[in-house]
Amino acid sequence: MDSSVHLDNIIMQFGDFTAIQKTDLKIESGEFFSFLGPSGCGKTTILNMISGFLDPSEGDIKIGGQSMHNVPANKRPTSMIFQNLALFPLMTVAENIEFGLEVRGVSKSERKKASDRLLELVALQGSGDKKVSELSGGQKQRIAIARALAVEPQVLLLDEPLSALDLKLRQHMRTELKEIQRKTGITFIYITHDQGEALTMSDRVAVMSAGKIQQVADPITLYRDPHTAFVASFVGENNGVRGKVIETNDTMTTLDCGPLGALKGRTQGALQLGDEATVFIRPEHFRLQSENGMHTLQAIIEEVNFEGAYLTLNANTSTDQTLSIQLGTHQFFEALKKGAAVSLSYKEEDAIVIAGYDHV
Ligand SMILES: Nc1ncnc2c1ncn2[C@@H]1O[C@H](COP(=O)(O)OP(=O)(O)OP(=O)(O)O)[C@@H](O)[C@H]1O
Repeated sequence: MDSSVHLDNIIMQFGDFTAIQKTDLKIESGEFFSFLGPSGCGKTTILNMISGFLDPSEGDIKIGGQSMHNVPANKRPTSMIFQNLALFPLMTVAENIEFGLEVRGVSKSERKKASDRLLELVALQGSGDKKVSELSGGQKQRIAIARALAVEPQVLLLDEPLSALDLKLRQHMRTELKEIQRKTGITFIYITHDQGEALTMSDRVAVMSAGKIQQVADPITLYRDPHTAFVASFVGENNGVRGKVIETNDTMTTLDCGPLGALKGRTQGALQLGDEATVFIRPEHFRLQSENGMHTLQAIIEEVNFEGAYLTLNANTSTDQTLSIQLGTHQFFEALKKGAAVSLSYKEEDAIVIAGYDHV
């Protein structure tokens, strides 16, 4: 079955305010797709247009190739899981799961079959008679998933469904959600401001800022090859050093970074001599020993944190920029402490140069 979702040149305006700029995006059938971005960037607005709670001001939503224009929310092949789960607290687990089927007039025996099957899917078999109030946070989460799947949607929409859980449970539920998606094979569209969630679960992620999709890619590409300064800063930790382009070709670009010297990295997009740009260096790409072909920055250590498998350092440059550095614990030595001067090196092919100073 085709359960692809096409945002076909949609725009969403609230009065004069454009919440979603023109967007054309196809989410494939059976894909785990996430929209990732800070609060207010338009994630919920997109989900609401797909589910039918909002009509786009322009363009069309197509599900399985069919236009959703004039198709009300309750007639769309979608199901939504909300942040607060919205379970019915006084009903049993089975009654919650079967609710949508009961509304559709499905017989009691068929409903029971469905809820038994779904309870097994979410690893809560035998819990049908429990009250929702007797469940833990993670169990409630799984019941909300079972309830949303009961109506056999082609597309499951998830609005930050893990945000109310504590960190450990959240991490555990990531694996479970991914597993449920794999077993059911339906399209999952997930919105979150938590990059860890988006990167661990998704086949592809759309990174959004101020109503605009900045980049759509698989998690590894987003991390290694961000296309914009926003994506470089928002996805994973990064150090951005500003400068002006003094040398550039298709592969490598050098920036004059003032007192920090000339810093080089891979070229991203079109850059011209004299352009303002930023060289991004990930914390894990810094080394304390310089090897051939490595660039070096001088800095003074401000803070050293031992994190078990690795060390994190904050170090201040002569331009008063704080750099964040991650080193393997084997690189630790006694002199590595607050106030010490260090030479930080990186391989130029590990750094990336992107036009602009935005969001740095
Ligand atoms: N009904 C509305 N009328 C006017 N403006 C709205 C309406 N709904 C959303 N907005 C605005 O559109 C923008 C996007 O909102 P949206 O809720 O989609 O963001 P979000 O990325 O989901 O944020 P959060 O992560 O905080 O939920 C915001 O600036 C918001 O104020």
